[in-house]
Amino acid sequence: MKKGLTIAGSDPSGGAGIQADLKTFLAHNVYGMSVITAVTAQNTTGVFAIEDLSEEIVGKQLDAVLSDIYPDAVKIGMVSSKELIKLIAEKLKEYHVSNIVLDTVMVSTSGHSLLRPEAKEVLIHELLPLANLITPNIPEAQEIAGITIYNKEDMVRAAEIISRKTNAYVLVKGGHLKDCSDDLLYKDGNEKWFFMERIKVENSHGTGCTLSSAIAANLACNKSMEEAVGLAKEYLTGALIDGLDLGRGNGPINHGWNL
Ligand SMILES: Nc1ncnc2c1ncn2[C@@H]1O[C@H](COP(=O)(O)OP(=O)(O)OP(=O)(O)O)[C@@H](O)[C@H]1O
Ligand SMILES: Cc1ncc(CO)c(N)n1
Repeated sequence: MKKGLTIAGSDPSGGAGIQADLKTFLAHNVYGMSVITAVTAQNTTGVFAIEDLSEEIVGKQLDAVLSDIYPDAVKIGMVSSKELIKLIAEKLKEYHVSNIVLDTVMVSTSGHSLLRPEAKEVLIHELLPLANLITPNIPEAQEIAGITIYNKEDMVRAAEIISRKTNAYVLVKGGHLKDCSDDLLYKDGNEKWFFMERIKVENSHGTGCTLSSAIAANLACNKSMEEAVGLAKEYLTGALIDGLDLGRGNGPINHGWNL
């Protein structure tokens, strides 16, 4: 069986973070493992508190997993402090981990900061270079590239700028542009667009987490990057269309729609 590891924060309401990633791995028949970086108190209406775990326990979690059950792919989500980012980068190098999908989580859908301002440069300099794929949404791509994105041409410009900072594929997600759910995969001057109909839904909490962990699961199963992204978009669209309706706010999608 293929194995996936998520290094991310916990969302007790189960729509995003570690919980979304583990459900997504299961839905892809990939054995799921998790290293928790932070515990959040959040639900469909917002984020109420965040507590980072210590470097010591995050390091020990990484050693425990990586020295025993070696993952075929790793997804990195919320890591809010520069100390934890540096530690994770060191461990990934120490254990020669490959197939790394970095979801550059910065701000929650409800507008809560999930990355400390002083940690942004460390994320860019320490983690970006280790990733095989990075998956910024529009606000994150703007932060990393240092430009404003108004349309799809700007998405291409941002991808070009970001790809100069890393050897990785860059997937700029268009979900934050008006009526857009097209994503751009970019590497070495090559553009590949993934077009998907915009689903009219009230509930889309955790789409970014779900997409990146689905891509990691597909990479673990030896899919090429293009195939992994295409299949993950189809899986995500199915989970949105399913129309799960939980909670009083922006509810979760159905990670298990295909089971
Ligand atoms: N209503 C929708 N219909 C179809 N696809 C969508 C919809 N909303 C988002 N997506 C897709 O979901 C993925 C994540 O998009 P988005 O840009 O919203 O990321 P994100 O901001 O990181 O997610 P999150 O809200 O979890 O933080 C992208 O592939 C995007 O195209
Ligand atoms: C733990 C966690 N990671 C990522 C996101 C972004 O969706 C979130 N809301 N919560």
